[in-house]
Amino acid sequence: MVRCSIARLCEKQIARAAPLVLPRRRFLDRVHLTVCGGVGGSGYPKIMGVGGRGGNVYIETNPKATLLKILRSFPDHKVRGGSGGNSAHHQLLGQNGTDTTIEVPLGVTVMGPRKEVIADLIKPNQKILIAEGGEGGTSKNKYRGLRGSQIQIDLVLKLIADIGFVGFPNAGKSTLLRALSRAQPKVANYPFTTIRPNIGIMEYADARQISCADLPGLIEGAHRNVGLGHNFLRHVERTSLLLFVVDIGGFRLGPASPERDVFETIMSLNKELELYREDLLTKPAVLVVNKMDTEGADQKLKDLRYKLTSDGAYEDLPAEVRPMQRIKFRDLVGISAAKRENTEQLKEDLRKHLEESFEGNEGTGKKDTESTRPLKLERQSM
Ligand SMILES: Nc1nc2c(ncn2[C@@H]2O[C@H](COP(=O)(O)OP(=O)(O)OP(=O)(O)O)[C@@H](O)[C@H]2O)c(=O)[nH]1
Repeated sequence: MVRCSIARLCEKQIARAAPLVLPRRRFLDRVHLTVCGGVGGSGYPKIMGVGGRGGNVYIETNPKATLLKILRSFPDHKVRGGSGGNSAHHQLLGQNGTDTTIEVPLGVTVMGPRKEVIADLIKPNQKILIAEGGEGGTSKNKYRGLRGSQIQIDLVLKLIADIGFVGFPNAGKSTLLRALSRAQPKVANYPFTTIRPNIGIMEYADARQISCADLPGLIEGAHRNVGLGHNFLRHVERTSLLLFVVDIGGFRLGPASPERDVFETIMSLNKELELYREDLLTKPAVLVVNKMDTEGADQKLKDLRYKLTSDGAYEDLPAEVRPMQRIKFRDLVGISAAKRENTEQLKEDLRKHLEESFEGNEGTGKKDTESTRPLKLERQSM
């Protein structure tokens, strides 16, 4: 009997101390929390003593924070401010409760219970009050300390990178990221190798660094949350330049899906972005046509250049891939990411386009510059 109860006690303790188990390899970019301000301390009527205020709860950015660390600190998804101290005959004023701060990484959007945006936290040490502690007990509230405010929130991480790769699975985005930076994403000849965003840093001789995010495979219907859906699309929002990466051979998701040539693939990507958030189409965008080392690629690229400027080709598109508004690409570059052909030039061009887009922002005061320059069709990229 005694051994049995000791064993049970041990089990309980082990269970209490068990580390947080999270699904491995999952990219954590959303955490739900219930946040409560601390309860106010009681007042002491005899001496008109005032209870301490309950602790507030704040959210503050810290570049070293991660959503995983938040889950480790608050495994039950509840965050509370400290309780205010009571007033007593030897203490006229109760002590205020301690404040609690949730440290979040840069790029977190705080969303309220109705999915409304409470704050976009993109700067270091940005701090907001999320739940106020309750008032301490006084004659106004019959010396009973009040509860703090309570709110349900979601912390949603949207990556901040200078350039976001947009493309269907297997287009060669991971291979390109490897070619442009020191990142080592997985590369394989089947769709959805990338299940989490990979970030690579392009380094230049003058020490300039530009970050690129290779985002998981978008597919037709992502705006309806098909495939990885919005999980991918929301990361596009905070990049300054979109890099469309397509396979010169086009795209086909599977035997049951229609085969899209490269022009249809680009228009389909265009449409996916438009259906998710139309204003994404005004971001500066560059088109990279990959796998130019494959047979017949030169002729296909020529056809593509023609189709991109032809109204007829646009009108002939199947309705399901025809966007309402076409993206105006700043540039079209043919490359072979695998053979690293034209990738060094692309790296230089991307820097130029990014800097131009920043200059445009300063001049106009716009949030994101419109991609107003037409596609340069005379350019010979390969
Ligand atoms: N011939 C040729 N093959 C390439 C080139 N670039 C990539 N590939 C191949 O295309 C396949 C897919 O490449 P990935 O880089 O994994 O493509 P991805 O777009 O990251 O794919 P997801 O992870 O599914 O989004 C791999 O077998 C690559 O070796 C290229 O320039 N030429």
